[in-house]
Amino acid sequence: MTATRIDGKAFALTVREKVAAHVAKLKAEDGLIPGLAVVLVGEDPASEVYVRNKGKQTAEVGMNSFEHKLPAETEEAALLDLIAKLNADPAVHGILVQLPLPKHMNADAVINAIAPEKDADGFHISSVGLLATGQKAMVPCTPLGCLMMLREHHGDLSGLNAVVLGRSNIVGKPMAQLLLRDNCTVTIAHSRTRDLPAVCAGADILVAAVGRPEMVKADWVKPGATVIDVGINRIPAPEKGEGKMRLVGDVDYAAVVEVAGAITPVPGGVGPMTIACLLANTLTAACRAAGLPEPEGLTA
Ligand SMILES: NC(=O)C1=CN([C@@H]2O[C@H](COP(=O)(O)OP(=O)(O)OC[C@H]3O[C@@H](n4cnc5c(N)ncnc54)[C@H](OP(=O)(O)O)[C@@H]3O)[C@@H](O)[C@H]2O)C=CC1
Ligand SMILES: Nc1nc(=O)c2c([nH]1)NC[C@@H]1CN(c3ccc(C(=O)N[C@@H](CCC(=O)O)C(=O)O)cc3)C=[N+]21
Repeated sequence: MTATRIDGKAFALTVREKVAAHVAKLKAEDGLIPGLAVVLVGEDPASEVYVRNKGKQTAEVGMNSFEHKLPAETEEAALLDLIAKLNADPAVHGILVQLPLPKHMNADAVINAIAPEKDADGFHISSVGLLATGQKAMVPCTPLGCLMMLREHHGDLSGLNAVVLGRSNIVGKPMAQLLLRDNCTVTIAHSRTRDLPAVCAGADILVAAVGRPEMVKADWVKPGATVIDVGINRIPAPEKGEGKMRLVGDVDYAAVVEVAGAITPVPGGVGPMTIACLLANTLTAACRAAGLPEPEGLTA
């Protein structure tokens, strides 16, 4: 049986429509326009694509978008100065500093310099602590998007075995926290995990966030399982012409689609949901800052 394809692109559109409707209401009733500042240091071509997409979609939902591009050799102190200005700017409700940062910077120090109430990415130490202790938190966008798709597809997740492949601070760990909060039995696997295929094969829900093109094979997947592919990998695509690249996930889609019950594609899966959730987080931050009711159905 072929798996159901979970259409993240279509789902993200519905999330952005909800955000846009709430933004329109804020504008009309409270004269408030949520604003998102995105900071990009250096010239990573992939990051530039995301930053462009974010800017475009931010404008489309009626929010203000502020883009700051700094050269790769920028001193950390100058970046911290910019963050301090954005923290103090009442027109900015959400701040995202694109990762990874150049090696000469301390990413933890930079992220923790963002005012927690403007932490649209949910990476600040205080957001992480709130999430881990089950308190209301700004939830990281990629895991939040994955959770929304899982809830939509499954309904109640209670008691399901979830395996998160990858333990990064931006995807794996917060994903595991969210699944735990939804009463899954959670395993976090990583590069030192023994017999990865067998661990994955026990999963009712498998979230792959490793950054290894098409690593998850069909025999790693329990028949009928739900597979969420977070990976964004660019690989050579000679069939498209010399020097051309194509985007693949961390899951061998063509093979796994024959085994899984449901699967997200790459592109068109988790990626668009990530951006939609970033906009949702910015809207939530703007509502909180103004002491107004938060949008419903857009937080975890
Ligand atoms: N769609 C989206 O919106 C987003 C997509 N991504 C994509 O998701 C992927 C993961 O991103 P991110 O979490 O930042 O990546 P990191 O590189 O920070 O983390 C990768 C994780 O995978 C583990 N890992 C790496 N190789 C193996 C292996 N051979 N076997 C088992 N585990 C392995 C690492 O283990 P260890 O800790 O032991 O080293 C680590 O925990 C990337 O492709 C990235 O581009 C990321 C963010 C958003
Ligand atoms: N502070 C920070 N926050 C992030 O959320 C963050 C980050 N840094 N650094 C990089 C990763 C990666 N990431 C993606 C977002 C959207 C798509 C996306 O929209 N992907 C489209 C395709 C885009 C394309 O064609 O390149 C899709 O999957 O359909 C992908 C990847 C956010 N990240």
